[in-house]
Amino acid sequence: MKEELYLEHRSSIWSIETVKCTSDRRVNMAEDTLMLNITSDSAPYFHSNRYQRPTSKEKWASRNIEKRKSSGIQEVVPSKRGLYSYEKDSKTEDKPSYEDTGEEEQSYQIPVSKPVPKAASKALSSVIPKSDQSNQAQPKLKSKHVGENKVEDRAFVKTSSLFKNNPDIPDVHRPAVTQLKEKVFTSDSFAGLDLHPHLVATLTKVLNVTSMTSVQKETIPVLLSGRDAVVRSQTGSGKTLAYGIPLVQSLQAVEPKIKARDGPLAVIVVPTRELAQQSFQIFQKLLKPFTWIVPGVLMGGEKRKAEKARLRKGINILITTPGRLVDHIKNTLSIAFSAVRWLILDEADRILDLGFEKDLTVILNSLNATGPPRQNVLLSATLTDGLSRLAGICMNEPVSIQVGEKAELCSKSLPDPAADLPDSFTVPEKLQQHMVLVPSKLRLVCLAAFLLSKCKFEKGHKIIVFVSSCEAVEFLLTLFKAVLCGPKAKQQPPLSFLRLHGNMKQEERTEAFHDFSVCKTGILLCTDVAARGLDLPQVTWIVQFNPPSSPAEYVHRVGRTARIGEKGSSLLFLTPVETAYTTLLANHNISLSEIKLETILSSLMLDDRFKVRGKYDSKSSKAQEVRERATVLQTEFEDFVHADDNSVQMAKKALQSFLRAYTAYPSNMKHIFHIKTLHLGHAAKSFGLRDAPQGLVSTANGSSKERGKDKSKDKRPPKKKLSAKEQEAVLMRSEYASGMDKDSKKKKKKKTQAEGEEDSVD
Ligand SMILES: Nc1ncnc2c1ncn2[C@@H]1O[C@H](COP(=O)(O)OP(=O)(O)OP(=O)(O)O)[C@@H](O)[C@H]1O
Repeated sequence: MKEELYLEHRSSIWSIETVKCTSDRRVNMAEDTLMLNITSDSAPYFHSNRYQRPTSKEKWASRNIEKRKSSGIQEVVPSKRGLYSYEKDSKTEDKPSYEDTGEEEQSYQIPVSKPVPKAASKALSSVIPKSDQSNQAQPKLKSKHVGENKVEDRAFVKTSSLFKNNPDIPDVHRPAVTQLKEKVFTSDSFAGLDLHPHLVATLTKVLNVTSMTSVQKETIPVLLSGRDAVVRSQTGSGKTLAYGIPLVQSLQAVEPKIKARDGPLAVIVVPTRELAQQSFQIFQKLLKPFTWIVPGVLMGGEKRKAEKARLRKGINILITTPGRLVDHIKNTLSIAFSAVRWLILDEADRILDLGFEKDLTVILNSLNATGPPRQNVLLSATLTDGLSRLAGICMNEPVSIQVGEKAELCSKSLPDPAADLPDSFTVPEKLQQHMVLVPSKLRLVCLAAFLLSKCKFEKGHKIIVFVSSCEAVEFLLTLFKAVLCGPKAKQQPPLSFLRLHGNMKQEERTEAFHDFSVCKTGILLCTDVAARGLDLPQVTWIVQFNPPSSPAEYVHRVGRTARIGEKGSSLLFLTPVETAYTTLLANHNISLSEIKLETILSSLMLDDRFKVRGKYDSKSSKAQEVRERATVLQTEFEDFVHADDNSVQMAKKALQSFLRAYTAYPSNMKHIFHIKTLHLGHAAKSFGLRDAPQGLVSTANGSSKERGKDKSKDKRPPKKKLSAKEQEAVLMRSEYASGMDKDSKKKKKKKTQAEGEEDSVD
């Protein structure tokens, strides 16, 4: 009886004729998409002479085999070149291999490693006699770790083509843009201001600053005079000290001296926990000579009980995230605002936007109910006129400080450079902004090639990569660590990855923030939690793997580099259909230069891990080799993802969250980012998935038949359909969440006696 061993890998089946089984039996081992079958001709399935009902996966596998047979796809290939070899069936040569994706199989064959999952390997060795296992014709079973296989070991297999069926990459028209410039430093020193000498000494000795930046020169005197202010200046221009110095100067002069039990005299609201920690540390330094003034921080993720205790002892400068402050307003009796004379909203446009609207209302109502007249300050690099007007609700004739000015007209086509001032943003002068147009399928390899080129083949790079969801951060971290930092990547320097997103435990977030702050080189994969205000030293590149939901967020993300007059670069990933995003940015005076996809991919030529066997002499075949290396890398990603169920699930989750984020772009961006323009199969590939998983679109945009079915069963009242803006707000809120919402829910469910007692004491 002829026995065959099938290794089925979704669209492909490798057959090994020479392997003999010891008995007439079929052992079927399935690992999600990969199935290892040892079959006899005899059906049904027998094991130890007992009939066993086929599992659904077995059924699926045999159905697939039948389907392929009937469609004429050659399954059993006596290999001449290698065991994982494919021969083209002349009849099926041009048939797409991926029904879901509409992919075509590659027209050329390239050697790639084909690891088999451990479990499959184990099952195989248990059923193949030792003598047969040593057979030359047997496939080499490899561990899950990709990159371990030598180039020579790579057998020839066909993979779906990365470079076929992609949309054309259009020529980018660079719209005429008037570049705004802002001088960072002035020649004026802090000593020239009427500040306490100990404060000036602290600035010089502890904070190492002597001359003022432009925003400090303009803002400090206004705030010292007691006026409200709305301050806009570019990222990394020293806005924290612009409000921090006059605040400390004014509080240290209060007579009689401030006491801790006076409670908060200043409330500083910031959108993220990391920014709260960072600002707190700056105030700790500024207050060194003024030990009687107590700074304190309240933020999500921290123990509420400990915060309550600190509030009871007394905090004079209170730095807080909105959600956590609202929670204390509602639950902590010892919080009192009767002495508050400063309210500062840092990253004010973020605090004022939809995501924090409710929280801010609670905070303002609480502050307005009591206390002396208050000085209010709003700051951001992207405050627009509209938001300043909104801010008028709580401000008293604020002085508007806009540091940026029209300096250089880059295009003669704009007759009136001042016409669009209100919504134009200034980015740091030494920031080099780039974009790359990448078809969906190639996004993953393009990102990997870019990171390898910077961190492996150049020195001293510190890179932040922004992605649209926590799940995608987790996925990329796992994938890159395994594939780019696996055993084969021993060569120096090693790539080091960190992550930061809203679903991490607070201790992990704090650790990641600290580690990335102090490291000399490394890659931080993160969501927008790291977009605002963070002052991470010596970041050389900002990569935006997913475009942000507004030009303002773009400005804040790129603003994590090129700070305080330093150099820096940024790279924005766009798919060809998203090219119009450049026009949107140009409307806000932001201009990007293009880096060609081929240029980024060609860095793979430096990495022999992705080498293929062919010989390449001419220029055109160099391009071919680049493509082949990119395909090898993509295959390694896919192999890793499909090697076990966990990683498949992780990739699916990441894809799903990406789709959800895609549907949440605001309505004024729908002409650029619309879920209908996404090719699901191609998007799946950018998460290392070989096919588009079923049902994802329905989950992402909530408009499938399944939903209709569910409705009839589901007796709950229908959920209110969210507008795009509201969806965005929900996303944003979850990213910036203080952590209190969860805590509050938990608390309601299971309130401990201790907590209850403490609440009543407060
Ligand atoms: N006068 C100064 N001289 C030298 N360095 C300064 C001066 N003022 C601030 N800095 C430094 O500049 C860096 C950026 O400052 P800061 O974080 O306050 O910028 P920012 O304008 O608030 O940025 P963002 O808009 O991104 O929040 C910090 O490292 C800070 O220590």
